[in-house]
Amino acid sequence: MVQAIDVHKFFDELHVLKGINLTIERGEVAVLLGPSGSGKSTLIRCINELEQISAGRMYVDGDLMGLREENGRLYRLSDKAIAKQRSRIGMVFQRFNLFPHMTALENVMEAPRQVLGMTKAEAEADAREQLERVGLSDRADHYPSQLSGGQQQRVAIARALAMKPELMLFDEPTSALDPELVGEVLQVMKDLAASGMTMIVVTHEVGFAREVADKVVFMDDGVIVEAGVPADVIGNPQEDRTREFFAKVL
Ligand SMILES: Nc1ncnc2c1ncn2[C@@H]1O[C@H](COP(=O)(O)OP(=O)(O)OP(=O)(O)O)[C@@H](O)[C@H]1O
Repeated sequence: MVQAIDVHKFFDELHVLKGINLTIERGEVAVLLGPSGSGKSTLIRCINELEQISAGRMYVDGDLMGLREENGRLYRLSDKAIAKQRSRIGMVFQRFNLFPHMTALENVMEAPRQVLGMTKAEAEADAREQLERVGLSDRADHYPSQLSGGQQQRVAIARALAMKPELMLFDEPTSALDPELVGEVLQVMKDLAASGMTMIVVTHEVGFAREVADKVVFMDDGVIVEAGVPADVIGNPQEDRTREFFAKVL
């Protein structure tokens, strides 16, 4: 589903991703862990083209992201073609950014109506299904200000699912939540993982990684130090940097 080949990212002089090679299979759940500033968010933002990579190749479901290769040369795709590539990838951010003047239902309906061209009736029926999936059927008519942070994040997940993504990316989805609301969002993510969705999750929730991840990817200073099943990477790290990190957080 995702293949990064020698991906580099610079912000001006700052070399943030330093040759990332990563493969995520369809249906796999990958959790990216690592110290603050190691490049985890930047990597997932590069997967869905929120950031343009500086060198290397990023493929999603076999598509070269953002670029077209012709006669050995690379050309940037049009904004429209990039938007189409991005529409297959759902993204959930730390801050949910729901439209405050729209109900939960309307928030979930908006993109399918605008981008997928669904009729109002189709979009509404589907949005109700997505809200049910995240356990919020009874909050469909509530505005974001009437919902807890955990509920707002679950609406944001429903909103992403309404676009029928093949891949879901989560960038610290529980970091902005009060501790007592973290569990309900992680539960929705666990259910989604169990349904077979391909997911890449940046989080500091090591317990979630242990329980749900097929693959844990430990990053430090712009490189992948170690990747593998949780029992290896978290339970029996081979590299000093990985060992030191988990000794601190566990
Ligand atoms: N748009 C940007 N412009 C300039 N520098 C950036 C930009 N985005 C990220 N960076 C820098 O890139 C580095 C990696 O940041 P990134 O957010 O990817 O790390 P992270 O591992 O996700 O950290 P955290 O856990 O704190 O979110 C940091 O030094 C950050 O300041």
